[in-house]
Amino acid sequence: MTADFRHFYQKSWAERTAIVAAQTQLSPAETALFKKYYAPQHSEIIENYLTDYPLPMGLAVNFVIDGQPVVIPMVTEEPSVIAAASNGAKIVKRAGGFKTTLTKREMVGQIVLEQLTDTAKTAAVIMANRDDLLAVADDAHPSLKKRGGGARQLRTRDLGQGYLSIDLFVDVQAAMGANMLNSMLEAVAKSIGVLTKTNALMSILSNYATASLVKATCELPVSLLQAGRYSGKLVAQKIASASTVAQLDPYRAATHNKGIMNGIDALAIATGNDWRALESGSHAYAAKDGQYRGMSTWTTDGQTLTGTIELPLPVGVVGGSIKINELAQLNQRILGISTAPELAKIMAALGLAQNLAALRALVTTGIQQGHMHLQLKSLALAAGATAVELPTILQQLEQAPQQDLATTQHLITKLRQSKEENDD
Ligand SMILES: CC(C)(COP(=O)([O-])OP(=O)([O-])OC[C@H]1O[C@@H](n2cnc3c(N)ncnc32)[C@H](O)[C@@H]1OP(=O)([O-])[O-])[C@@H](O)C(=O)NCCC(=O)NCCSC(=O)C[C@@](C)(O)CC(=O)[O-]
Ligand SMILES: NC(=O)C1=CN([C@@H]2O[C@H](COP(=O)(O)OP(=O)(O)OC[C@H]3O[C@@H](n4cnc5c(N)ncnc54)[C@H](OP(=O)(O)O)[C@@H]3O)[C@@H](O)[C@H]2O)C=CC1
Repeated sequence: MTADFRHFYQKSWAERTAIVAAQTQLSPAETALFKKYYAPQHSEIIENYLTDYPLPMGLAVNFVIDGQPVVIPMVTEEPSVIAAASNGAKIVKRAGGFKTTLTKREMVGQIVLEQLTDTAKTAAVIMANRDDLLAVADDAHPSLKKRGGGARQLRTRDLGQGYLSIDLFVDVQAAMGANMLNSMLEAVAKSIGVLTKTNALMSILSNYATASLVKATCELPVSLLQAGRYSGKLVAQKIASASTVAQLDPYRAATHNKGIMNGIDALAIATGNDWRALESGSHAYAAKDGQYRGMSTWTTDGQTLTGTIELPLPVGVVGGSIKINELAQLNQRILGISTAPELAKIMAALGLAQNLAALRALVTTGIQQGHMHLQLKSLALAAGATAVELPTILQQLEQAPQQDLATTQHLITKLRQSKEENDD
């Protein structure tokens, strides 16, 4: 590629797509994809916009959360995720549903000072001016205070080696609050600079949102877990063992948690939330005691299986791109929510449902039976099956000794040959 991409961002959409097509030698059919998914208003949301990248949106059903029936829109490219969420929720619904709690919803941000010779003295100066600094924070985004939110708390943490973190806690109301908080932090950093005669190394929110914790729990009679030849009691014991392994072993914890984030990310995307922020915060919280562990726990006394999940979920129902995304708005209506705590609670319950379904499958039939059954559709489409061919190919794939791309392509070729022979 030889193109000069300087000032690429200043080109029109037509110029930009033409440059990319020429430089990467795209065919007319490939180039047409830019137009096919083009949404002009999106060129104002990100930089160097080319086109939209569609992802499927579906609905998880069967949820009862704090006594209320809920359906959950999810955006995901992975087969079996929505089926699993609905499956987990259906089991929990029979036991009365999920219960959730959220005690506080504040965002935390940090101002980091460096090269301090007397960290304790600097911290003392800052804390002596705490109220003034909180007022500076509020003045940097006054609309937040008018809405009932605003700066709540300031603390200092000595990070060692001459570094000091000044943590600002802010009630960000209905937003995720990253941009609002960052403006407040930069204003407070200037005042701290004057007070302490230091220059802040940086001022930025922390995604380790420990003041936005949400908890979801469920309690199931073990009889609800019976699966094929496995008694409910045995399944409950095995799920509890799987939970223990995820507490002991980071290799397993990462996969356990990936299953939980299958649901949380899908709902975050469907509601216009920042899923990278939720990912980083949730994984950091999973390592809060120094070892990376499963985000949920399951225990049994032989009669009941109890599941618990606690996560930092600093979501918003306004802010970012939410108000300009029609589908994010629609999905709030489908969820029946209007506040950030409501969304965070549903998200936590979804993560726990997702986890229950995955663990129950893993410790009984294995994941492939249910998951691969649904994954086969993607495999057949990737191998080139048409909508008309799909049902036959799926039926043949179910019986095939190997369920891979080569086998699928072979089946499609055979199907087409036999159709040609019949047509002749
Ligand atoms: C796949 C199922 C649900 C089949 O499970 P099944 O036993 O065949 O389901 P069922 O026929 O008993 O149906 C129960 C409910 O599940 C839902 N359901 C059932 N089938 C469908 C479907 N086709 N489409 C939509 N919803 C479906 C549906 O709500 C249904 O209720 P109904 O509507 O009949 O009253 C089950 O095997 C399962 O839950 N497996 C777990 C799959 C999973 O976790 N997938 C995520 C991808 S794998 C991964 O990324 C994470 C992982 C697994 O590695 C995490 C970890 O290791 O912990
Ligand atoms: N590390 C990270 O996670 C970072 C994330 N980001 C990004 O920041 C964005 C989120 O920042 P955020 O500050 O939430 O979004 P915005 O910058 O969009 O600010 C929130 C907006 O919502 C408006 N608003 C309307 N009603 C309310 C209400 N009831 N409560 C609160 N605000 C209300 C505010 O209005 P008004 O102006 O009147 O107050 C403000 O304009 C995301 O896009 C995220 O990806 C950015 C930097 C870092």
